[in-house]
Amino acid sequence: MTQDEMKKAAAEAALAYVEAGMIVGIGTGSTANHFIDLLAGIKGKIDGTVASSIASAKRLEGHGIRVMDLNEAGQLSLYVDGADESNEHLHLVKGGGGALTREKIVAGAADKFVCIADDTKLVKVLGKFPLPIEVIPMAQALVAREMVKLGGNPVLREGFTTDNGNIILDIHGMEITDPVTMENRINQIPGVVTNGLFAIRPADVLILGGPDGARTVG
Ligand SMILES: O=C(CO)[C@H](O)[C@H](O)COP(=O)(O)O
Repeated sequence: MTQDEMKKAAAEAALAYVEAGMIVGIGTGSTANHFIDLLAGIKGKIDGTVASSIASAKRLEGHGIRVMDLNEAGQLSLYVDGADESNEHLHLVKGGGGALTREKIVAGAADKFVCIADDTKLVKVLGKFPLPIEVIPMAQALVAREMVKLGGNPVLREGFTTDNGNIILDIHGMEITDPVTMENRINQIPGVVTNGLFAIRPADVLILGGPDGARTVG
C-alpha cells in the first residue's frame, strides 16, 4: 500500500462516524481531501459541512456538498481532519497545509474530533515535524526571537499567506515533551494567532491507515 492509499483507508473508516442529519466539520490536506471525496457518496445523509479552509470549501462545493458558515451552523457533532504528527495521547501537530487556525476553531466547535492519518504520523515525541505557528506579519521578528528562547529554530514559510492574511513560521528542532504547556506558552507571545499544537483539545479518536488497512487508537 502507498502512503496515499493508507490515508484513503483511514478516511474510509471515518465515514462510520457520520450520522444522518449531522453538520460535519471538515479539515484540510490530502487525507481530508480523501474524506471529502468519500463524503460525496453519502452527501444526502448529512445536513451540511463547515470547512476549515478555502481549499476544502471549494472541493466540497465541487461535489455539490453544502458548506455553511460556522456561526450559522453552531455546535458541530463531528470534526474530521488529518495531522502531521500524533503521539499516543492524541496530542497533534497540525498546520502543514497552513490551515491550523481555522482547523483549531472548527475542532473547538465539535463534540468529537476524529483524526485520520497514515500510520507514519504516529510518533513517541512530537516535534520532528516542524511546528507551524500562524503569526501577524508585523510580529514576525518578535515571535521568531521568542521561539529561539524556547529552543526552536524558526523558518519563515516563504511565499505563503494563510486564509486569514498572515504568515507561517515553521519551528524546527523542538522536542515537545509537554505539548499542553508548550501550546499555552507559544500562544502567549504577542502576535501569535495560534500554533499547530492540538493538545489542550486533542483528537478524541485517531484512525491510522497502515499496510493492513485502518486501525483505531483512542
Ligand atoms: O494540518 C493540516 C493542514 O493545515 C493537515 O491536516 C496536515 O498537514 C496533514 O496533511 P496531509 O493529510 O496532507 O498529510
